[in-house]
Amino acid sequence: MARRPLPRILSDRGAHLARGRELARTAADSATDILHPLITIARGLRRLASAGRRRVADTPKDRRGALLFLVASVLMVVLLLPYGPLLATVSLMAAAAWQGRDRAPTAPEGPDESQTRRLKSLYDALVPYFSSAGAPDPLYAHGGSWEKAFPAYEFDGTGRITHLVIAYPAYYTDGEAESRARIEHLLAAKSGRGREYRFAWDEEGNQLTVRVLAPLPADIAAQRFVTSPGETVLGFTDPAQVRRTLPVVHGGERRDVPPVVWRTGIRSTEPHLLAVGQPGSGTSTLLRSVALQALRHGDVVIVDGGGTGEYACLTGRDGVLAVECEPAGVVESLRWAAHETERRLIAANRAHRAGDPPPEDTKRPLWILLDRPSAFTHLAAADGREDPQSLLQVPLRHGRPANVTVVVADQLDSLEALSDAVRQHTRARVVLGPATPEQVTAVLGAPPHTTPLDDVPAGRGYARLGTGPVHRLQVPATPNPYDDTAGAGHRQAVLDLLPARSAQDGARREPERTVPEAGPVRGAPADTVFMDKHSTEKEPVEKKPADPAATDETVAEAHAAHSADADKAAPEPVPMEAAAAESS
Ligand SMILES: Nc1ncnc2c1ncn2[C@@H]1O[C@H](COP(=O)(O)OP(=O)(O)OP(=O)(O)O)[C@@H](O)[C@H]1O
Repeated sequence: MARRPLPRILSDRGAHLARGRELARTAADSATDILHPLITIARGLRRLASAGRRRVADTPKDRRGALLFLVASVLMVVLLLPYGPLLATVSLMAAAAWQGRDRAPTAPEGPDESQTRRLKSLYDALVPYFSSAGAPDPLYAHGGSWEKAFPAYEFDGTGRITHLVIAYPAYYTDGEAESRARIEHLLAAKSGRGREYRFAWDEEGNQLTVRVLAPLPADIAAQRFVTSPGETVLGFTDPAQVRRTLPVVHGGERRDVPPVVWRTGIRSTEPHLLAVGQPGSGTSTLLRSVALQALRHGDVVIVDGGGTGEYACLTGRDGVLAVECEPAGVVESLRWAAHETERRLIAANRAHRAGDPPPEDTKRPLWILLDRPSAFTHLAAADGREDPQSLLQVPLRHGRPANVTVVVADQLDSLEALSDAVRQHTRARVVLGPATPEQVTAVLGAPPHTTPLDDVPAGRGYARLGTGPVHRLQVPATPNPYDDTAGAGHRQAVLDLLPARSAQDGARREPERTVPEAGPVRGAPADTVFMDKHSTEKEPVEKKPADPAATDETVAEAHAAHSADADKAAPEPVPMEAAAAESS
């Protein structure tokens, strides 16, 4: 069917608007030109009047009468003189025009001496990279001029470059990562260290734009962010990178800041997250921040491989199903999480087949947060026990339609200990703390477009959601409230966000051990441990090792409806071996 053209009024609307705006601007410019003398005289009259008022105010009260008499006499004489009023008016206008002239010193055209020196030195530094022996009219040549090479530039108050556009020859290999990195490294070094630069390569126009980035606010405390269910604020980024802003309280004031928001749940294309960093880079803090946000609408199971009590504040709180720090408990909780994922899938699938909406007990988000699971992998390998990570296969692979989200945080040098399932299904990625561009690229699958800082504050790094852009990231300050070294204000903010203590106050909350209402899960051991919050029928059971193959088989049928989606969301495994090799 031929497509009908849009009505002219709709299709031409943009052009009309643009033309209208252009006309209005031209009319305003012409009016300003015509009225310029009048504006100057009016400004001068105002200045003369205020000078007169000041003079009267400065005159002592007892002499004001004499001054008034003098002015009145002068006026009288002027009125009596032939052509006096006319001459007086002309003189007044001339005086006003003189007083009203624009006295602001005109900004000097072009850069000053020190700025010129900086631009020249940058140009000279770029010559070896951008010059070519055979070029007839080279843009870059020894002794050449920088004016054509740098079409736009800006400096800050201290004379350092804040914005620079660099034209480069078309033959430069700007499509190659190493070629870009060489130039970026050089520009960052020559333009002043200690600042972060953003580089935008315009391959079509052969122009590189360098911009100095303002530091990200590192002291925004944890708080109740204005987000919808299913949205988690990972941290804050640059305004140029995201369209949305989030109102936050920062330093006692309300501000709008651009956030990095991660969407989870049934429609998410990045349903699970992996955060990595050097020790002390802030990955546990990120996990705590995610946990506090997750607890607003869901339940969390926490696996703490750090063993430093980073999540002790969450123990026994409403919605916190378990905080596990010893291997047996970890295996038990993860096995439960795998079966809970299956139970939800089967229940939802039955409802789909019956034409009913998904049952209520499959909708509440379940979060599995693992801090340094590699620690348990090493322990299990040493003791010849099963790797707890193998139990993550089901939640990772089938968690999305079951509202189950997995977040894994680990150290850069333990990447090789992460299972294939973790690498393959965590499409939301975060790198925190000091990391080489190669490490960042290996984890995120794309290089950062900004230079790394020499001194990286805790909680600073990069985030990438799926195949989206790489964002600079600052995680909100969410310290362990029991850590005396953290700021009191930030600790209190975390305490304020903690859910109420649940009924079994203080004690480790033992999961309810029940078989699901839907009956034994096919393929799963009949006497498996379940922690089904929503089931009422309790039946103590024995622990049995999970059989990942069996569990995968179990969900195969229930998952048939979702598998196409899951496979669509399942990414190519991001090659992290390079990062692991780099750090080991
Ligand atoms: N976003 C942040 N803002 C302010 N301080 C932070 C932030 N993230 C972390 N910190 C501080 O940095 C220190 C280390 O943080 P954290 O324990 O989260 O790091 P980690 O990567 O988990 O390290 P480790 O693996 O050694 O435990 C803590 O004192 C913490 O309060």
